[in-house]
Amino acid sequence: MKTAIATVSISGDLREKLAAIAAAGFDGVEIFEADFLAYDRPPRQVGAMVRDHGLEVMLFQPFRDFEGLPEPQRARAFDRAERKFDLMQELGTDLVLVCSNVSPLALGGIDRAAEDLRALGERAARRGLRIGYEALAWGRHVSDHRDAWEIVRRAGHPNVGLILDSFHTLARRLDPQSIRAIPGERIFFVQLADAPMIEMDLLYWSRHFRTMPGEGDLPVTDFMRAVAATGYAGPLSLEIFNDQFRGGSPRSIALDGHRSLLNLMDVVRRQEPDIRIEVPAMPARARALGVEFVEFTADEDEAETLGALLSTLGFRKAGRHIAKDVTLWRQGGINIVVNTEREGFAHSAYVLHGTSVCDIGIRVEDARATVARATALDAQPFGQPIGPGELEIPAIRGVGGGLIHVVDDAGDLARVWEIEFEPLADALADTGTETGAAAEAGLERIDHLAQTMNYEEMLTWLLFYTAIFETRKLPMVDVIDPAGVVRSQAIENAEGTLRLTLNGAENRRTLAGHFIAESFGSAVQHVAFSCRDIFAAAAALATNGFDPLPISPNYYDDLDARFALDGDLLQRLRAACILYDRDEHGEYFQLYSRPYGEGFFFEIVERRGGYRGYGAANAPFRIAAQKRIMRPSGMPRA
Ligand SMILES: O=C(O)c1ccc(O)c(O)c1
Ligand SMILES: [Mg+2]
Repeated sequence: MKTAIATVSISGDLREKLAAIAAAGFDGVEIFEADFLAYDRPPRQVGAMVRDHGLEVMLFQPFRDFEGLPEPQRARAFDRAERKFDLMQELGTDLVLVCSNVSPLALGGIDRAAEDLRALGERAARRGLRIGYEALAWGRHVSDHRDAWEIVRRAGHPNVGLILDSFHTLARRLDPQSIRAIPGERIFFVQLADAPMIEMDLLYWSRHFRTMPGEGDLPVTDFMRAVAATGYAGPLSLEIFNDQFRGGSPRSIALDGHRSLLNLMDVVRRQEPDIRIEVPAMPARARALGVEFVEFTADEDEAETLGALLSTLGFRKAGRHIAKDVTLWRQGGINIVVNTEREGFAHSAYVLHGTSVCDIGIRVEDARATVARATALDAQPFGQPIGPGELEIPAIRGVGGGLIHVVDDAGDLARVWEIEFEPLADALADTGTETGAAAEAGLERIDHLAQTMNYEEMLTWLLFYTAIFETRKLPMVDVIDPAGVVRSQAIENAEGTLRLTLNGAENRRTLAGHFIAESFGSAVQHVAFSCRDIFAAAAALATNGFDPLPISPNYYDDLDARFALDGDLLQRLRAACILYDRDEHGEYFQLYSRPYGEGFFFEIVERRGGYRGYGAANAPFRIAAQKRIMRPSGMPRA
């Protein structure tokens, strides 16, 4: 199946758009008329430029307000069409998109529209051109693909076919199953777009908020399954009107688009095994079993400071790498790696971002299959020279340039810690408090990783994770920072063994914005550990000298008002600086470290009774508390 994208979906001038589209691996483009008009080369040269990029002009669009007009507008519309036919021939494309009439002059009447399209088809046929008719969701008389199909059917001309656009169908909540009754060869072109579920005017929604399939909330998969069932074998094309994308990076938006199409086709192929769909083969989305490790890069001094913090959290130094300056810290099922090498990837990350998380390890069912899927979806595989005795652990680059390693239970990968690390002699002694070393705090595993990025990049990250790993996204929530809003989107798998929160910062005065600005785009801003008894953990941490993030007393007074907690519980929360939340499933407890460096921090959580969220209601108070602490060290005032 060929892939295409409308030029309107990408920012830049026509040349920049085409370069980005070609680099992302598309087969063709829809030339959006406004992009052509704004460009200063004649149509023949534009056509040549497209082909020089290895692309095909698959469609020219839109041709507006054509069908159902009274005279003299009707005759003028046909004249207009002939001019566009000239243009199409110069560009080198045979298909034009005619979208349903929105003019108040349009008369309506299905046979009148069919007759106009038949006549246009006749003129197009004389030049070897074809007409594709699309129902705009806000069309004057035709706003439903079923009516558009009936018009095309009645037009009864081989050069007149239907164009389907997932947005117009799904935004109006039309049942995509109705597409299954249309003969595939009568569908000339298929446009795909998703959108977030927002109640608003259809036209405004369509022109400003479309997203790549999978980035929004519309059932694009159901739409595409129905299209596939018709036997349609033409191009799949993205037509994404989005304000943010118009101002975004052409390369990265084009890449997202290509990834979203490949992923969509793969999903459809799996859900419709009896329909032949031409899709590049790739393994299924990876099942994540947990976060296997988090790796920090640091210099020796900062490794010391970080180690001290980890000690107060109850971690013990459990191993040293056989060949590298890399230390393993452990508690429960949590592995924290601290890398102070002077070369290699971790060191480059240190030079760029300072002390930060440079690598995360995810345990999956099949590590090699995970990397194969990721690379089939245009992700970059990563490798660096392997030393004697070291394992080759499959890895890819994350969106921000950080690494994601994947391990599984097969072969040596299952024993990576034993193979690559020597246990530390004093590790056992370390566990006894009487030696002065840290007390275990009962931290069990990584509950979630929070990654921070510019708001404009959030959808890229979202698509990356959801396309590679078997995960779903939760509704986006707004987190109020005293200096602005941070949008937070959680992604998780059904088992809760992989939970990520993506936080999109709109300005650098928010805690999240400050963090990415000062760490030059480093991504993981906090690591949350789970435990079974947060009060026991807090007590152990206190004996270790852990300094929790102090929370305003006003917060606790309000908690009492909101939840009517029993007095003893409230007192214990207040004494230990633990935040509290509740949903219909259960309760959530959160304890925070003080911010470290430019705003990195650790969190300890306890989920009771299946609480599903991430404590978003508490985030503003946590952020305010962190900012009070950071201010003296240069955090700008809100
Ligand atoms: O917003 C529009 O006018 C418009 C034009 C052409 C399309 O294919 C479409 O889906 C929308
Ligand atoms: Mg369209």
